[in-house]
Amino acid sequence: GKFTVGDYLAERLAQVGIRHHFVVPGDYNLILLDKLQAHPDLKEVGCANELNCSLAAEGYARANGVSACVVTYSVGAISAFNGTGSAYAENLPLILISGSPNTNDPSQYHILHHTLGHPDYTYQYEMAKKITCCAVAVPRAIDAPRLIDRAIRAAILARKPCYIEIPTNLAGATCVRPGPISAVMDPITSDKNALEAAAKCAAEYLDGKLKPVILVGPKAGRAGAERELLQFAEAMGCAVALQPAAKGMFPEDHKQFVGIFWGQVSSDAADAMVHWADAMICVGAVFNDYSTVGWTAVPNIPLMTVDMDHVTFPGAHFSRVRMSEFLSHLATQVTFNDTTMIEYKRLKPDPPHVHTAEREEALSRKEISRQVQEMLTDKTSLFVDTGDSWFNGIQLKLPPGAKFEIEMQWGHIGWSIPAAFGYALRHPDRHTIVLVGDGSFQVTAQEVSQMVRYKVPITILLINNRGYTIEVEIHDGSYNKIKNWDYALLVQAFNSTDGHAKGLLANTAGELADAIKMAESHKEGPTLIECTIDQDDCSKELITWGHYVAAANARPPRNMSV
Ligand SMILES: Cc1ncc(Cn2nnc(CCOP(=O)(O)OP(=O)(O)O)c2C)c(N)n1
Ligand SMILES: [Mg+2]
Repeated sequence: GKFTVGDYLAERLAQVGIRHHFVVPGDYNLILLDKLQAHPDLKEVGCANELNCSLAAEGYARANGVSACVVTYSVGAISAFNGTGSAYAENLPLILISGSPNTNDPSQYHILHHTLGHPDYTYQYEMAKKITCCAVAVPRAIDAPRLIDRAIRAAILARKPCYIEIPTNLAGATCVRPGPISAVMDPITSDKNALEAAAKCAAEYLDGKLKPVILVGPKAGRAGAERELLQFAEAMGCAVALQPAAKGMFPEDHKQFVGIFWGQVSSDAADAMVHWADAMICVGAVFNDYSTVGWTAVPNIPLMTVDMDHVTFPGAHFSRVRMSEFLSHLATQVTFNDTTMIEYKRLKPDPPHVHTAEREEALSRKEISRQVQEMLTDKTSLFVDTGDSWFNGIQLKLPPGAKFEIEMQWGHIGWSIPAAFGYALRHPDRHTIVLVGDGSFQVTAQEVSQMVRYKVPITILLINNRGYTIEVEIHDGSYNKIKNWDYALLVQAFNSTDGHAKGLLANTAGELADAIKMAESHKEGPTLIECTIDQDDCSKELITWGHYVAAANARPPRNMSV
């Protein structure tokens, strides 16, 4: 049959490497969904709602590099804006696609369902511009190739989400076939002169320094520069510290790894090494209020900063220098320097004694962490949701090959359930494990039913401490209490007649150990283990961190009267 706008979009999504697209149907996108479904390389994945749909696409982009979320106009898209915001904040190319009203309606001033009730339908496109790096609304079939290519290319280059709006009567309209995909995907390589000038500047910055430290941030992974980072670090021979959101982007068993730098809640010797350094090379680092513990942990020496497409020094800036190309170029220029590793051996704290609870002991946060630590293998992908799960997860030691996913910039409670679902569809070869609090779980619990439907064997450790403990530590109030659910029983409800989820309850150390064993052998669907702990049983790191974040929130307004 004829080649249409929907076929054009389907072909482009497949050509950039998408194999699953996440959808919630609505009458503005049904023709488009038919076209996407017709593409042999695309598998349609239904989600329970558009918030979860967009968060599943966010998680898929972590595994696949790029993802697509397809929703209906306004009632769908506005919920999907939340996961799109996460993709923006987390530097992930999520392609948000929304159906929209028939092109004849605006000029007829029609009032349409799902809209705000007035005939100006441009509000969604205007809103989308604010949370994406490129937003396009296709006005005619003839414009589709140019606009679809522009949006997808922008997203891939910027590692940010884009927005594509397709009217319901254009998805099936005739369209030309796409040209070579290299026009959409090929990266913008470094400017040679800028790269060499930046390398020269790096040599000057490092000249005479005795105590360099590399600080890795989350954008190092998003820029796809992990291999080149390792090359550069090994050429430098110096200490490597990771920001919490970068955990998993440098091997923790590496002799140069000195821990997670997170101010007073750092791990290992990271805090001491960062304060001892006389030169710091930040690679993809993000200094926000959470990663700097309420601005109490900001490095106070002149920095060399390597970002996704530019490099800065005290007194110099170089545009169009790609992180991966710059790091691999530097690796050929620098000489080995092991002073920092000698210092690290001096500063390295003794490993803490880890108590193994008796089987009948009531479950504690520490015992959960100890047992989760034992679960981790080279095949593990560990998701940690907003809450004390962040702190428990950050303190775990990742074995070689293990992956770690956290959403520290956007910090949407419940993100981990749909995101782990999306991720696991792309990585059936990995063991996806989720650490999530009871409060977070309540936000997106429906997506466990999609894990049942698609038979995705994710292990969910739900830490039930009866409420919003991370919020309690920042600032307590009645609003931090929640209605308790029977989480293990809820998951049974998702099975109905054809599901295979397991819902287990662990009140003691022994019950948790048994539940983990069952989870590890359960492959036909998810296993949710409800771990009950005392509501005051939280990490000391959370209490310290919460105190400083609360203090930062409480800074008085500058005196505006003068
Ligand atoms: C969408 C969204 N809404 C509200 C918040 C604020 N918030 N941050 N953490 C929480 C509570 C998390 O509670 P849990 O998941 O039970 O975690 P724990 O700290 O382990 O108890 C809230 C309510 C948030 N981070 N994201
Ligand atoms: Mg909780």
